[in-house]
Order: sequence, then C-alpha cells, then structure tokens
Amino acid sequence: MSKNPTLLEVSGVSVTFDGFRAINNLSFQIGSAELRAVIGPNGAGKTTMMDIITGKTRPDTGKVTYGRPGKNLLKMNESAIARVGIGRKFQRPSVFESQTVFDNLIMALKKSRSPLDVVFYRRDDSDVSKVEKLAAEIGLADQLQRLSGELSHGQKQWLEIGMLLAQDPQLLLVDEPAAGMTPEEREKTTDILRKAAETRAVVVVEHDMEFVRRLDCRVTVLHEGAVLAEGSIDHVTQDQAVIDVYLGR
Ligand SMILES: Nc1ncnc2c1ncn2[C@@H]1O[C@H](COP(=O)(O)OP(=O)(O)OP(=O)(O)O)[C@@H](O)[C@H]1O
Repeated sequence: MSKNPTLLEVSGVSVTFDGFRAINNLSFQIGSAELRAVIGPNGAGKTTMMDIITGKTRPDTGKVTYGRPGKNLLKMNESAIARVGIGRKFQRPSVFESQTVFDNLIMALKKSRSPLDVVFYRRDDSDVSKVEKLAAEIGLADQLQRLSGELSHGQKQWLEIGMLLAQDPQLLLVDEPAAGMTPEEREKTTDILRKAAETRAVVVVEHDMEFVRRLDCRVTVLHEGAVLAEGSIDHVTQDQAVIDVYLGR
C-alpha cells in the first residue's frame, strides 16, 4: 500500500456560470499527508475549485471523492463536508478580536457543544494542554493571554490556522495565507503549513511564487479551469505552457 494514499480525488469536474466554463474537466488528487500549492493566473478557477470541494458550488459534471472508503462529497452539504474533516481558511482572518488567543483556541476545539456549554464552560486540563500545544504549533505560545485584536496581521492569520487545526481537519484548504505579511511572517507561515501537512493534507492557493518556492512541495498550475502542469516548482516554472500563460498576459 502507498505510504501516502489518496485522500481527495477530483475527477472530470466541470462548472459553468451563465454559459462560461469556469472549471473545465478538472482532475487531480491529493495525498493524505501532503502539502500542495495551487497556483494560476486570475480567473484560473482556484476559488471555484475550493468552493466545489467544500460544497459551496455544485459542479455540472464530474466526481469528488474523499477519504477511505471514498465518500462522494457532491452528495453532501457544506456542514456535512466540514464534519468529515475538511477545513477552509479564507483570506481575511475572522478571529474573535475581543477574546484572548487562549479563548479563541479553546472555543475552537473539536467538541460537541451546545450554546449553554459554551456559556458555562469550565476549564478542563486536557483542553488546556491541547491549546498550549496548538499555540506552540502556530508560534503564539507566548501570546496566549493577549487580546486577539492586538495581534499583528500575521499573528491573526496564524491564530486562525490554529483555530482550524483545533478542529483536527484531515484536509485543510488555505487561501493566500501570505497576503499582506512581512517577509519574516511569511517564513514562519511556511513553517506552520509544512508542519501541519506532516499529519494531514494542506492545500495552499497562493499567488506569491517566492512563497510557493519556500513551501517546497508539489505544485498544481490551474489555467482556464483545468490543470496545466503539475510537479515541483522548478518543473512547473520551466514548463513552456506555464511560461506562455504567465508571460502572455
Ligand atoms: N458565481 C459566479 N458567476 C459567474 N462567474 C463566476 C462565478 N464565480 C466565478 N466566476 C468566474 O469563473 C472564473 C474562475 O473564477 P475563480 O474565482 O475561481 O478564479 P481564481 O483562480 O480564484 O481567480 P483569482 O486568482 O482572481 O482569485 C472567473 O472568470 C470568474 O469570473
């Protein structure tokens, strides 16, 4: 058996918006413990691809299967897809700014909680140690008691990644994590994502080539809703079709 069996398989997927084919017979696979970068020019279909995986957009044709045995994601709604372990981070962080880093993380832990449980929440030692471990993973161990609103933009992004990791997703989709970050923050973000992908699949949509190079992972290039090239960053950036698409604009 492969050391990294397929977790997500998108096969022959197409989506048309008002007659415009945004995703055109798209097929690709992601392994269970893999970091993957998805790049492509504006309008290539990156956001639509994530919308399909998370159930926000229904394709006209094709298959999307997840896990083992493969579940048909196209038969599930957005919340059911989230429950089977697919998390998505949007570009803008949505942390609770008036709460501390600690509180944001503890509330995000995977638990079945009724609204009353949240109001009457009592600290449980194992939750506290989980939060401490998460905070260390996202480089915020010394910021736990700070109000989230006081964090830098980069720190807020890491906190949100931590809140998603608290749900223990098996597939994490991350949209342009490096946007608006300082060079040091970008570097730390690469470390966080690479570490997270040791035990799960992490798919990063990113425009910044330097950032993608630093991720040092397999790269999928999308163009006009299909895979134009796939492989290492050196492989795809030397691919003539990729060069034509990027330079021809
Ligand atoms: N709901 C919609 N209705 C009509 N057209 C849409 C819709 N969503 C996306 N599109 C079109 O589909 C194409 C793919 O869009 P998408 O946002 O997936 O690209 P992208 O690769 O994420 O681009 P960007 O890098 O600019 O975010 C674009 O031409 C876009 O205008």
